[in-house]
Amino acid sequence: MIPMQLFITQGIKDSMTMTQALAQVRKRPLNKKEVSRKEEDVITIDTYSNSLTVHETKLKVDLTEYVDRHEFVFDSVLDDDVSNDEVYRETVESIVPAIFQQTKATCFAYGQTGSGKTYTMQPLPLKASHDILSLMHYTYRNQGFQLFVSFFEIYGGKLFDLLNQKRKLCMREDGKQQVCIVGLKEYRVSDVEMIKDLIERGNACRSTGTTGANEESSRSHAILQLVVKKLFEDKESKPSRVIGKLSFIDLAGSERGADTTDNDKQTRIEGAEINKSLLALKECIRALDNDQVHIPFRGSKLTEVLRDSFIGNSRTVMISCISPNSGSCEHTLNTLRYADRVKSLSKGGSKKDAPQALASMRESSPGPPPSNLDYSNGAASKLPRFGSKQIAQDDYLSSNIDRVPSAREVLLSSHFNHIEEHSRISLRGSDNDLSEEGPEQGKPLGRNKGTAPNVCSIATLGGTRTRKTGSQTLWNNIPEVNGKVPDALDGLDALLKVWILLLLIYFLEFIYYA
Ligand SMILES: Nc1ncnc2c1ncn2[C@@H]1O[C@H](COP(=O)(O)OP(=O)(O)OP(=O)(O)O)[C@@H](O)[C@H]1O
Repeated sequence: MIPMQLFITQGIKDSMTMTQALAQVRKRPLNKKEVSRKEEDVITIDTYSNSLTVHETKLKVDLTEYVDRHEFVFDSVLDDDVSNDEVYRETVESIVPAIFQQTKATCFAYGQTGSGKTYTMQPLPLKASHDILSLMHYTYRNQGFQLFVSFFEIYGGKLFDLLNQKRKLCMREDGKQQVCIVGLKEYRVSDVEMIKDLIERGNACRSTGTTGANEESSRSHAILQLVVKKLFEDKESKPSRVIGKLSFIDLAGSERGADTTDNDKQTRIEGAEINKSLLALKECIRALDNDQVHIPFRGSKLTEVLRDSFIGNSRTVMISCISPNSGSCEHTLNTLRYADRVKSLSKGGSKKDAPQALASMRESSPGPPPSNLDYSNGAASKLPRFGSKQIAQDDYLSSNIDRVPSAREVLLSSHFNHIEEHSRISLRGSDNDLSEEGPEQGKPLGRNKGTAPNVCSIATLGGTRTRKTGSQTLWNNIPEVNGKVPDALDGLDALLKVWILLLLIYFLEFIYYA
């Protein structure tokens, strides 16, 4: 057994050096239905290199079959024989100690309906709370830390408390633009059994339904939060303060319109609402990836709740769940491209200048830095955050949330939009679901990150490379922008220099002849 102290030190060390956002992928085994339909497993995994390959069967114009291979590399890739214990070790275990260091950590599962999100997510909070309680008991003994549990769902754009008879909740922002869920019941817990009971109670209340792809499909986004608070000695005058938070989000499954034809009206309405919120989440990820000044967190209840996970002192683990069968190939590719986008958020350096990077920061956790992290030697900058764009500044940001963009920003975005629109007209495909294919909204072209149709993506630790393309030439023809608007003032500047030079020559001639 690893001594607890060693585990903690290792955990904190890891949290200082690890990437800010982890993108992990889990493949589930073929299920009975797929086996009976004789569907093939089209995903191969190389766990040593954390890479996976999707073997997509396609038809040529002469109707002969060929296999298109799509390769991806992620922070970790979990094969179909990996147990839930291993999933915990690979994903959440290392971020648990960070929540005692004023960090907001989030683990969310994303993927097609029936791909194993609930199967993956359900055991994680219990294992994490076991570790949190151990830390409180051994390392942070007598320091006034307490653990609280809350569990709610977002269904049809509304919030419901799963631990309080599904009472409707409302969400508000406080003066510091922190999201507060009014009326959410929090339970103080001191042992794992209590937490287990609460989780079971909450799961039993979740909105589920039957879809074409999953008999017991989650029709809501379920959010379970473990909050560590610190009690002040003088309890009378001050309430307990939130130290850190670990949220587990089991997202409802993404589905295409084509998958929902055999569903009833209610299921289709639910599906539309789910897709809307997942699209809003995607828009936020895109905006963060593009260093955009405005991050559209208000696009849905889900993104409003998730705001904490994308800003300030936060850690995020995204577990992408994928189905291995050939029929889910298109879905699987969409999920992997989505995951790749999340991964690139934490890996790439800021592409814009400092003020722009500062402007894209939103907020940071309140309160002084934790005592055992040395911020003076740059530790703060090494602290993992979601998105490399965040440069620990506290107060600057609160005023920047959802603000009106400046004239220059409008100019910048209209310039990008123009190019984007141009490319969209050129490349527009027929599919209007949540597909990642084609040029992406808000994404300046020429940055070699988007995947045009027929482009095979290779996600690498340094970013995404694209190879083999039919339509990629279109992208290459569009002038590279790289976040810089051709500035009219640059031209004026040059003209002025010429005039000064002419004046100087004229002046020298005048002196010479005089
Ligand atoms: N890794 C796995 N090993 C074995 N069985 C799995 C695995 N992942 C998923 N399953 C099984 O697949 C089925 C669907 O899984 P699950 O309900 O977790 O999917 P989901 O992604 O949450 O779907 P939805 O979005 O519709 O709620 C379940 O019966 C589950 O037991």
